[in-house]
Amino acid sequence: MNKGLQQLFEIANKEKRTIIGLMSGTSLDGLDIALCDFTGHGTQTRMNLREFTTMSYDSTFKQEVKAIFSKRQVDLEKVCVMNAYIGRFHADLINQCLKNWGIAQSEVDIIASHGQTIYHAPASLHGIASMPDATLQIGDGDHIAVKTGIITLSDFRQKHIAAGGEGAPLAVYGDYLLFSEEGQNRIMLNIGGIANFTFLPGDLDTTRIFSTDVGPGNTLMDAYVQQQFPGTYYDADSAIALKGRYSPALVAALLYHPFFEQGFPKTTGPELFNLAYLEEAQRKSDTQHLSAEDVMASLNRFSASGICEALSRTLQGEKFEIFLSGGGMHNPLLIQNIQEMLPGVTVRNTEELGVSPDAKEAVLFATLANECLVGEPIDFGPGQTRVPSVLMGKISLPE
Ligand SMILES: Nc1ncnc2c1ncn2[C@@H]1O[C@H](COP(=O)(O)OP(=O)(O)OP(=O)(O)O)[C@@H](O)[C@H]1O
Ligand SMILES: CC(=O)N[C@H]1[C@@H]2OC[C@@H](O2)[C@@H](O)[C@@H]1O[C@H](C)C(=O)O
Repeated sequence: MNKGLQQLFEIANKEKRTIIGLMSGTSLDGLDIALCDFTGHGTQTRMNLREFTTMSYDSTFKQEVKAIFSKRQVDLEKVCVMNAYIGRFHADLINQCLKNWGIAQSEVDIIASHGQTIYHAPASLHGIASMPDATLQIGDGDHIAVKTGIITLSDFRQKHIAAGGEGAPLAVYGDYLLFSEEGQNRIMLNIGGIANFTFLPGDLDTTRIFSTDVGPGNTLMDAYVQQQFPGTYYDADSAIALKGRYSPALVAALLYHPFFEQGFPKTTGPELFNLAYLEEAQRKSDTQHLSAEDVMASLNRFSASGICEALSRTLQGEKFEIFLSGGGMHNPLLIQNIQEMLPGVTVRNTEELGVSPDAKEAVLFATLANECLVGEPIDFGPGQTRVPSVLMGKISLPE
């Protein structure tokens, strides 16, 4: 038997598995690395987050990725080169991180790598009736496996599409296994570049569970800050937005798009929500004269409105609690806007559930890998065609 397969078989049979989960999101801020121990699987999953860090990307790397990121036309040679390069670069970051933690490669059973999304094209975006939903993550797992010597699972999203989903959000699988609680309606709200949430009903009825993107979290705010204040990557602590006032006309124009009318679940990305989208909304609402601070305040209010309208539509008067994660939870004005639009709703973060909110997405991919190795497909019920019953992840062996 292939030695790598034999090793994989042994890992799947272990009582406890040590898995590194990796996430590099749409914000391009860095590689999130979560070292997790797992026992069990499915609803019996027990996860202990041992270590977590974000290995920040330098500006050169960000520029390299931006050259091929969420653009309809790019240099195909660059995409080809970056697929290998990102895999090797991520492997270097993992090796560095393990050294920092004082953990040997041999102590890690599996790496679960999301890769870098460079284009996300659900049918609602590309609009070609004869073509499927599509998404592309690069940073090939073979490079990670060979350079770290650790078996790597990667490219989780294709299987989701193959089985009827849109390739995202995959959060639903991890949120259900790690955070469901009988008797409490929970909203797991992740505010990354794109904001998404999972609804976990307190009656544990799996046919009601779903995850959906709701629109921009930070992506438009980040893009605008980067354009207006070169060298600044995001509106730290809402410092810029707090100096301005939001324009109701601009916020209304930003919210006026068929994406917001679409039913759940749905997905999106910076392919739609970018500076051209903002310019169009400013033109339509005749708000080109606004100061940068007022535009930032408007973008902040827009993100909060998209989130709150989607939540109100889902819950329709049911009582629920929000558990936040993702970088947007560190944006005070955004959270203030959300609380203002959802009076009386308790907003907490996933730290209270034992998972650092910055680590949650990296932990998700580790959880998906654990399921791929030892789990069984979760059946969310016959109506849940967009939450397919599948195990995800492709295997790369180091040798
Ligand atoms: N102190 C802060 N003040 C305001 N915003 C912040 C702060 N800290 C982080 N952020 C925001 O969080 C972003 C990073 O969030 P996160 O790492 O969750 O995104 P991501 O994982 O790349 O996105 P996605 O989940 O869409 O893939 C930053 O780009 C910034 O906009
Ligand atoms: C295609 C893609 O990379 N989508 C990401 C992105 O970042 C947030 C949101 O858009 C979400 O749909 C997804 O990631 C998370 C981890 C998910 O699949 O649940």
